[in-house]
Amino acid sequence: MIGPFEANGSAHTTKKVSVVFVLGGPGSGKGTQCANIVEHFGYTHLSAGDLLRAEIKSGSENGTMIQNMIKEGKIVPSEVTIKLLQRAIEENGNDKFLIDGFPRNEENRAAFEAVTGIEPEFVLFFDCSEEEMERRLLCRNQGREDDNIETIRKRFKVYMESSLPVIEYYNAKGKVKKIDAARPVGEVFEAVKAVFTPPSDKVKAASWSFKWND
Ligand SMILES: Nc1ncnc2c1ncn2[C@@H]1O[C@H](COP(=O)(O)OP(=O)(O)O)[C@@H](O)[C@H]1O
Ligand SMILES: Nc1ccn([C@@H]2O[C@H](COP(=O)(O)OP(=O)(O)O)[C@@H](O)[C@H]2O)c(=O)n1
Repeated sequence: MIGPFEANGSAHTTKKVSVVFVLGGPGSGKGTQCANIVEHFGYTHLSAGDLLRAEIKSGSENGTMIQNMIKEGKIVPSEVTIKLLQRAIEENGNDKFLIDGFPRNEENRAAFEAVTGIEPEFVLFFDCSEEEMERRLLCRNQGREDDNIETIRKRFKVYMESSLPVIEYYNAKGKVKKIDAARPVGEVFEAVKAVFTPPSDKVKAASWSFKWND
């Protein structure tokens, strides 16, 4: 559903946007698959974590607070993250967004809905075991301060306690598309593609392959 969208807390804009939330544990492959979705389906990828890390680098007054929260695997107050997401949506000409790593707790979810009026079209949920996610994070090699075993364990705890309930909330509304994310990247993307391909195109693809084999 597309809702009215408040740009900066004072003025409403009429920008109509379609949003997909991309959720899953740390290291489940959200960023990797978002890059594929952007390439194939024309969405703009907004990673809440990337926006927060850019805010630290920009020398913003919130930088030190954000950096400390990320180091501890804690969730930054919604007000800060939502402002960054709003600005990114406003500044972008596209009307289709993948919002990756957000909402990460009930506060994120409720505040985003209240401030923007945006309801996600659906929630793409990457389901992966902790063991596999830990392996991936320890090999990620992006020089992230939070990809060390101590912070990883804290992030897993926050994910279980605060983020899973948000996924359950959307699941109860029939909005969750769950993907088995423990498989190799290409196989995961095949499952993702099926979610984004409109049913009419799936019929076309099936009849083409039928003719081809005829
Ligand atoms: N399906 C997969 N199988 C193996 N490794 C993966 C897979 N998907 C992503 N990775 C790797 O795991 C790490 C974490 O992936 P990433 O997309 O950054 O996860 P997230 O955004 O959910 O934290 C990266 O190094 C990435 O290259
Ligand atoms: N909505 C969000 C998203 C990320 N974050 C912070 O950013 C960190 C990294 O998030 P991320 O989405 O980039 O990475 P992963 O933990 O998914 O690998 C989180 O552990 C939080 O500290 C947040 O506070 N609020």
